[in-house]
Amino acid sequence: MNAAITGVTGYAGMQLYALLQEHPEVETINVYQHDLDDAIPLVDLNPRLNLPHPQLAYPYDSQEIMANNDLIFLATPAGVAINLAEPFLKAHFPVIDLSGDFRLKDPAEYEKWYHLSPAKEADLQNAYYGLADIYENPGASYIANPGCYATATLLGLAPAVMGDLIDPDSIVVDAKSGLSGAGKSLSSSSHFSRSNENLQIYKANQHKHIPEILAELSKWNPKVQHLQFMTTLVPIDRGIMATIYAKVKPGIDEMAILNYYHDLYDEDPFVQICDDYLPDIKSVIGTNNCKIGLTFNPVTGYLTIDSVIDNMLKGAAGQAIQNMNQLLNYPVTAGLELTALAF
Ligand SMILES: NC(=O)C1=CN([C@@H]2O[C@H](COP(=O)(O)OP(=O)(O)OC[C@H]3O[C@@H](n4cnc5c(N)ncnc54)[C@H](OP(=O)(O)O)[C@@H]3O)[C@@H](O)[C@H]2O)C=CC1
Ligand SMILES: CC(=O)N[C@@H](CCC(=O)OP(=O)(O)O)C(=O)O
Repeated sequence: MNAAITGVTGYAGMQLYALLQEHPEVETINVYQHDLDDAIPLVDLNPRLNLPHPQLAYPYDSQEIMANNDLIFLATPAGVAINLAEPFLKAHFPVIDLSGDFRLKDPAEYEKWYHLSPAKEADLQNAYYGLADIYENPGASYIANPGCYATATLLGLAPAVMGDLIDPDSIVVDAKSGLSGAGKSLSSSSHFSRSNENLQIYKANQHKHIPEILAELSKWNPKVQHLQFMTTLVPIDRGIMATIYAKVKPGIDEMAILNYYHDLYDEDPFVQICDDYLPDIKSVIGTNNCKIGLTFNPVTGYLTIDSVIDNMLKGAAGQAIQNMNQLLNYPVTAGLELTALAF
């Protein structure tokens, strides 16, 4: 198959390009860039890409993209896919959109959390929220790849919420991310001197992943109507740890909880339940895996769920490939048989 990408000069786009190079079903990767008038060597656009063969980057043109490719990945910032999606939606051409533009169904919610003009409601309804480890058969050709924090949080909470094991009013998420989660643009909080040897809480109670997390949790269990969600920038390159606290319902013991987690994930090649330890970030870096550890405190009645992912892989490009595999009926692990860089 031929895969198109736009946004290959960004962090997620670069990671995606690297994964597609190794994907057994991908014959050609075609790169399209928004600010080109003519084709140029890709190496001129992004000298950091590892290019075994000379390759061109083409001006962005939706008709040409659909004529020469089987699917496009949009690795663009929030607000961009809204303007690119229409021709693909009309033609039912497969899209995997790494941004948040089509994750929410309600345009007013998008405006509230993203402070941008939303896509048309009908188009939002036609997009599919691609939380690939929970929903295995994409129901539409436009896939909204979930946010990185949302992925770690939702995978960590899914069995507890679906199984009605926890008090729905008690969920607290303390999520930590490395700096690559912010993309390639500098901000005052990502300067070396500010971020190194520092921890910074940001977007307190205002993070744009809150509504997509809540939408899924309340779909799985309508009793969940809110959650407390905080994000902290930590001085590492990659990785997310979502530490989740929730009060366990009376009569539910630790073994029952563990069984729910195993039942949901044991067949999934990408989610591992750590029975006897709480996983650290390094153990998933370089992989499309999510590792989940659990610990119950009988004194307080609280369950702590530790969910770790690589934000660039499971949180972005890896899950995007997983969604492509599911959409095009390729083996789900194709191109994703990756080994952690450390243990
Ligand atoms: N980084 C991460 O861990 C994760 C990122 N995401 C999402 O993936 C998307 C890409 O993120 P990331 O790679 O971090 O972002 P970057 O800022 O690193 O890269 C953004 C890319 O989009 C391109 N771009 C910018 N403006 C436009 C435009 N108007 N039209 C077309 N292309 C444009 C940029 O090109 P140029 O070279 O011209 O700037 C660049 O290639 C975002 O929506 C992000 O939220 C999702 C999960 C995790
Ligand atoms: C560390 C950091 O800044 N992370 C980003 C999350 C990136 C992401 O997943 O955002 P999208 O929803 O746009 O895809 C943030 O908190 O906004």
